[in-house]
Amino acid sequence: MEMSISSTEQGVRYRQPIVCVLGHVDHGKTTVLDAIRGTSVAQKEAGGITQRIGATDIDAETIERSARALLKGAKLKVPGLLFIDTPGHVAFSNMRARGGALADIAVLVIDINEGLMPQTVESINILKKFRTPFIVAANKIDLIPLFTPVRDVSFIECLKKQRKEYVEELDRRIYELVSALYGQGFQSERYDRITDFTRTVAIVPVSGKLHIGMPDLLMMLAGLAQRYLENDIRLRTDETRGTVIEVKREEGTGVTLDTVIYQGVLRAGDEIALNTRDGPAVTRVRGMLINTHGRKKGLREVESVQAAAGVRVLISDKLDVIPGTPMIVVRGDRDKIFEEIIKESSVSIPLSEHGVTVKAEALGSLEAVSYELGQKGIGIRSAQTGDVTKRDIIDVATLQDPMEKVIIAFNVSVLPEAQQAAAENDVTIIQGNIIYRLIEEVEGWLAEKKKQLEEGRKQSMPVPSKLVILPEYIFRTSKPVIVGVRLLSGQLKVGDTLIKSDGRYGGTVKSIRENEVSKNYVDAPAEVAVAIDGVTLNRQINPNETLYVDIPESVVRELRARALDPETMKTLEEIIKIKRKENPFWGTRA
Ligand SMILES: Nc1nc2c(ncn2[C@@H]2O[C@H](COP(=O)(O)OP(=O)(O)OP(=O)(O)O)[C@@H](O)[C@H]2O)c(=O)[nH]1
Repeated sequence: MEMSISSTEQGVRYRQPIVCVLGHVDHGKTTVLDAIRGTSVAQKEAGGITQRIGATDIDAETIERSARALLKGAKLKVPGLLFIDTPGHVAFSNMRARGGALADIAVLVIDINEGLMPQTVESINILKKFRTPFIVAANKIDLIPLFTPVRDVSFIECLKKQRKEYVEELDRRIYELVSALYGQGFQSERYDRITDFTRTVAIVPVSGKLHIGMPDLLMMLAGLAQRYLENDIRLRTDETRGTVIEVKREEGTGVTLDTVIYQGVLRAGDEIALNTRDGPAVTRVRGMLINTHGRKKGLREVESVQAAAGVRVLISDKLDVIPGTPMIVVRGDRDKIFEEIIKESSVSIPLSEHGVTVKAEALGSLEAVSYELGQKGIGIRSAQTGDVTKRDIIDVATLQDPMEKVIIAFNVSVLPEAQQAAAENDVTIIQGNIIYRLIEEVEGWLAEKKKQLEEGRKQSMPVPSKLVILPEYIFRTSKPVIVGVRLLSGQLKVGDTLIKSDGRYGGTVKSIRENEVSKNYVDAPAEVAVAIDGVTLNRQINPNETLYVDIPESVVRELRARALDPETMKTLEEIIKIKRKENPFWGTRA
């Protein structure tokens, strides 16, 4: 049986702290994670590293061996470190435990040559929200000019081999990082210069590529965890709890769950409670597999695992388990456990009456995307997990506001019938799996839509205009009147209502022709033929008469705010004067 041996000190036993690696794309999350494993693999003699499913276990002995010079003989209290295999802040926020994050501590990888980037900031926001302590791996220090090549060494060893100019440049970049992190609300410092670790975020300069600084990183993680996270990582056997990271449905085998057990012992045959798409449910552990490296490489069946561990659990029922759900071994009151599961599976996303619609693959990422939208001042009317369905589209299509006819789909598929419904109903789907790019796209879409709507409104809004009927161009005197007019100011549009200089009705513009071409509108100055409905020439209106385009009171303010040309502005004032003969307050209201 594969089990971690826990260290003991004054009777208190600890489990491995669970570590997650976060950072901006290409800053080296995977490389650093591999380097941590590689360092351990290279240094292990027998079984020091076990890659379990979903997580990699590095035992205390291995850490002590690799960081011997740094630890100066000190022994670790924690039995090792358990690294979650999926790096990134989205995975981090999708893996929950007890209402917080599954990871006890995090490594934030930052390319020292690039500094803070959008996903670095997103990661920091998420770490802040979960109050997860973290250290910074300032990666790619081998790319700093004048680097003297070394590899497989601690940062302290590496430093000894470097020239003064390199060390100065490294320090300069570290301080740039310190100042950028300060802007995010954190005090930080190169780890070997810190005196108070409770207030200062440790920066460990590393090169994932050349395996530099891994002993320092491991030592810092273990040291911080055992010193400041004592309560969280205390080994408890009264309860068994885990988090489901991935759900697989396989023909033949049934449903398997890749999980991380963070408390207690899980045994084959245990009754477990989980959250499913149909609500909380109970099933049994039919079998368990762990993934081992080294001599006995491969998947291996086990009878029990002890926290913290990654394990594949085969369950005895065909349940539609939600990824990210807590998993609790049922001992005692089942209802209480169900209640807890519901509570843990709920998310806090502030919704507003109006806004965009969000879909994401899991609760954590839904929350993360919603948070970032909120930061940009974008309201959310609905936020749910799952693929984009036809129902979602129909739901959005019925909304009045065109700015709300959009679905933001993070890490989910759009079902074919939904795609079709979206095209038919003019609903936009913005899809992606990188939060900040998705948000940028949403912002772009909203801005473009707003512009379009404004343009549309401007187009349909009447413009104060003045025209005169040309007596030499009378083509018809009624039904409709067809006359030549000279447009003196503004813009004449089909549909405009005309008024006379005494404010009385002067007809409605039915069509406009300029040089035999039909127009929807013309700008002044122009001479055009117009068909006017609703009046008869020589009765309500007359040759040589001056007419105005009528404007509703509600647009006066906006018209004034717009940069209208002086001639049109003058016409607006004339119209206001005409209106005030009837109503002295016309156009004074907002
Ligand atoms: N020179 C140098 N290159 C590095 C180092 N660490 C990572 N890289 C390179 O940087 C690139 C990105 O590294 P990854 O580990 O894939 O980065 P990541 O953050 O996991 O990227 P995603 O998984 O795509 O988000 C790769 O080409 C690496 O070889 C380093 O310490 N030094």
